[in-house]
Amino acid sequence: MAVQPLTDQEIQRRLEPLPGWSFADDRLSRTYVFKGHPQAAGLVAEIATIQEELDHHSDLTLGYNKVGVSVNTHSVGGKVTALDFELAGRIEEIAPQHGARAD
Ligand SMILES: C[C@H](O)[C@H](O)[C@H]1CNC2=NC(N)=NC(=O)C2=N1
Repeated sequence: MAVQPLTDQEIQRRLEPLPGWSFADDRLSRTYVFKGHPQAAGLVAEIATIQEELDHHSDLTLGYNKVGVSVNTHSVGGKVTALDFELAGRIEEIAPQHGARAD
């Protein structure tokens, strides 16, 4: 079955194991903070690799020591789907290896 927008209730349920992630304006978002720029840029590069593997891409913001991730699913008109949660989960797995901490 094609990917479907999740209900608000389902989104809240799926957010529970993802502390730091939030849902607003039909997007899942999170900010990570790092010791410095190379660490932040390293996470962005690894996220890009994962996004190509999943064929699902977030909007990434790279600052001096911060990375912002914001994602929804374009193919359903910009709503949050299971694909967005899959990407968020994959990012959570690798972020600690780059020294990421909560904003
Ligand atoms: C052709 C390609 O598979 C699609 O455009 C993919 C690429 N990455 C994507 N990323 C996101 N966030 N939503 C999509 O619907 C999407 N679609």
